[in-house]
Amino acid sequence: QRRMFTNVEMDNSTGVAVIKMNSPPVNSLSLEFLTEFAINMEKLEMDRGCRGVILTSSVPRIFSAGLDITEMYGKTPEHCGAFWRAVQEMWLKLYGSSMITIAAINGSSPAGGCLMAISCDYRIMTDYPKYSIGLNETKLGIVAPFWFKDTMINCIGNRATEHSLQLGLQYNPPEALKVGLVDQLETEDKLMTTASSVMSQWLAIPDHARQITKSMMRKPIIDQLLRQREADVQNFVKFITKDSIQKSLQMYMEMLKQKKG
Ligand SMILES: CCCCC/C=C\CCCC/C=C/C(=O)SCCNC(=O)CCNC(=O)[C@H](O)C(C)(C)COP(=O)(O)OP(=O)(O)OC[C@H]1O[C@@H](n2cnc3c(N)ncnc32)[C@H](O)[C@@H]1OP(=O)(O)O
Repeated sequence: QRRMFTNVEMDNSTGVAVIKMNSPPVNSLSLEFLTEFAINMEKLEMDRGCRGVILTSSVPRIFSAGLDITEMYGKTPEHCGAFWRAVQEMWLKLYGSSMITIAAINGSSPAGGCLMAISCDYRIMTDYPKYSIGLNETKLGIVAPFWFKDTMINCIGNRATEHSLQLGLQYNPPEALKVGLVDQLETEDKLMTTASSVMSQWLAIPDHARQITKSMMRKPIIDQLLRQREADVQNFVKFITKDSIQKSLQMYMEMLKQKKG
């Protein structure tokens, strides 16, 4: 039987779906997870009754740990290529969605987890000091590709992105609010109610006007990736299969395990 990585609950009375990521222990974004996520987004996009999506997690303390490192370590170039296409597809579906997308960030959200959050239209994060969010790729010895970087620039601006990406910064909730990476902080118990209430404000705007505006803001980056999608895959495969990068990933995974022990 196929494993489910996300639960989708559609409320037909409001036209809002809640996608809960549910892949313990850390909602890491595996090839299968990403494929299922993109299919779910496609289905909701096709559903004329669905106008908004709230993205959150069922896993305690974690929104998403980002891309599943085991999908990039010790794998064949073919596997790495298929994995990267799935990462692209997740981003294209989320960043390019015509629906209103709100991230209810109820836990830590490094790297690819942060990308998911900043691909939404609005972010509300639980105000808990141990949670963090950011694109920390350089800390793993890898590089956030241009469309991660441009999504971040559209969210927090050029200078803050440059600072953040070079240092691989992870922000706690008040810092994330200050830099503009999240729009609002909330207590754990009120997070979903607040997300629904923000959604109501966005739902009050006529869809066609909001959708055209959103597309105007995001289309240039999306088109840039679409124009060079296969080159981006080959670039990733070439980079990630380098011995030096594989070594960095191995050391990072060992560090994660040691931290645990
Ligand atoms: C020149 C142009 C280049 C073009 C393109 C080239 C490059 C590619 C760019 C790729 C972009 C990459 C994006 C990413 O998303 S990479 C992933 C980054 N993620 C992280 O750094 C997060 C790592 N994890 C953590 O920091 C923590 O696990 C935590 C999420 C804060 C949760 O902490 P805690 O609750 O204490 O849990 P544990 O650390 O004990 O973890 C539990 C088990 O889960 C495993 N784990 C954690 N994260 C990942 C992951 N991302 N992938 C796979 N597995 C993960 C961890 O090892 C533990 O496993 P164990 O139980 O077997 O020990």
